Amino acid sequence: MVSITEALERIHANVKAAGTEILPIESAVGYVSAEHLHARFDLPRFDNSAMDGYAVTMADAGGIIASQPTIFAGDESDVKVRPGYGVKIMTGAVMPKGADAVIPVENTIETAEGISLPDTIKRGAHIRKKGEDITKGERILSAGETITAYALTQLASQGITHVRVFQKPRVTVFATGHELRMHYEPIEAHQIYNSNAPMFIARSLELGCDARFTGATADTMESIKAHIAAALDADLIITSGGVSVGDADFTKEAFAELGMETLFSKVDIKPGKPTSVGRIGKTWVVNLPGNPSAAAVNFEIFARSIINRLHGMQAPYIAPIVTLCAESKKIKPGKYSVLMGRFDGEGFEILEKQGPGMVSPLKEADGLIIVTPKVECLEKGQRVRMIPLRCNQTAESAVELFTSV
Ligand SMILES: Nc1nc2c(c(=O)[nH]1)N[C@H]1C(S)=C(S)[C@@H](COP(=O)(O)OP(=O)(O)OC[C@H]3O[C@@H](n4cnc5c(N)ncnc54)[C@H](O)[C@@H]3O)O[C@H]1N2
Ligand code: MOO
Repeated sequence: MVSITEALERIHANVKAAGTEILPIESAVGYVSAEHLHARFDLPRFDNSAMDGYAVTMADAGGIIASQPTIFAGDESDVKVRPGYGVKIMTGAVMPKGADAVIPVENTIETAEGISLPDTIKRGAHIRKKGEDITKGERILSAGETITAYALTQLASQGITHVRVFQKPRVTVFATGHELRMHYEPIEAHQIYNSNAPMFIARSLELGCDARFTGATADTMESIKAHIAAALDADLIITSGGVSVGDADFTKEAFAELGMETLFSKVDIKPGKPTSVGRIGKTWVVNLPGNPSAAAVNFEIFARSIINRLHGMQAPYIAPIVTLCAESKKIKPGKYSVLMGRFDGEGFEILEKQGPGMVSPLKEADGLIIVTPKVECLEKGQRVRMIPLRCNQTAESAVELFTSV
């Protein structure tokens, strides 16, 4: 049996990204870049106006200028500004030669003699300088960085059309268990629905993987081995069930017979002790317990770390959010125990109802905490480290949005 820390260290030391491919940037959101990309030119590409107004010289502070024809954004203009002669300019237009500043139109007065300017003109006012946003040659995307909508914005701003990315991890899921039926099948009184396989598929998709489901195996070696053999083109096989010591628990044995090299086969964690990770050739394998909550929390800790590595992420380690315990809570000590809870942006409230075999707590949980064996009680207000399960924090009613003094 290994500690959680040791299990994660082994994962991070061994799992590497799969191959790469080239994608148009619009299709690359959610992928991880496999290359560094650099700015091809300065952004802004030229000094330009930040306001609709007049491009003027400082010599005309407090004076009246004649205005030359307007320069619009996108215009190629060779108009020059000199004392006594400003240029009407629109936001984004190329700054004319000779101009020291832009005076916003609302700070000027149109008179019969010309445009009256304010008494003070600050050099550079309302001019966006060439290269102040992005400098030519600067790295704008790093290998290992996840491509978000805003990373894509930078690539597009540089006219970059394609990017080399790591291929999406291909995940194959199957469940083992004689008692299981799929949710679209009729069910007998002694049977249960297979909720783990849809859960792993959906969560793998949420984490940017391609996910395939090959069904539920019978509790026989032959059936499990046939499913494994059919899944060996995947980067990761995720199974649930059949990993304990029961008379029908053949999962680990079947993987071993097909040559699985084990990275670890039991973890000091509650729930989820029987979780094991290994590989057959290039295919990683995570065998999770059948109990739904046990399977989910171990997926979040171990399978997710493997997926992060397969993605080629430069930041693949789970990073908890430090928050405060919302209510005091007694804890059964003696184990590294995972507790699910709600997070409202300010505190973590441990779910009253949770157990390894349950399905219902999973939907309620925003995150997990792992308490060490000596913890007997968590006090209200105590700092906890929460592993987030979803980050798109929203609330049922309006919440204070402002940061004030
Ligand atoms: N004598 C012992 N018994 C058990 C031990 C132990 O150490 N000694 N460990 C317990 C723990 S802890 C866990 S966790 C489970 C692990 O069991 P398995 O991984 O072998 O899972 P199964 O026995 O196949 O199923 C457990 C439970 O989960 C339900 N299940 C299974 N698959 C699914 C699925 N796809 N969707 C929904 N629910 C599923 C299954 O019906 C069982 O109720 O072993 C304990 N026993
Ligand atoms: O440790 Mo089991 O994984 O209690 O559910």
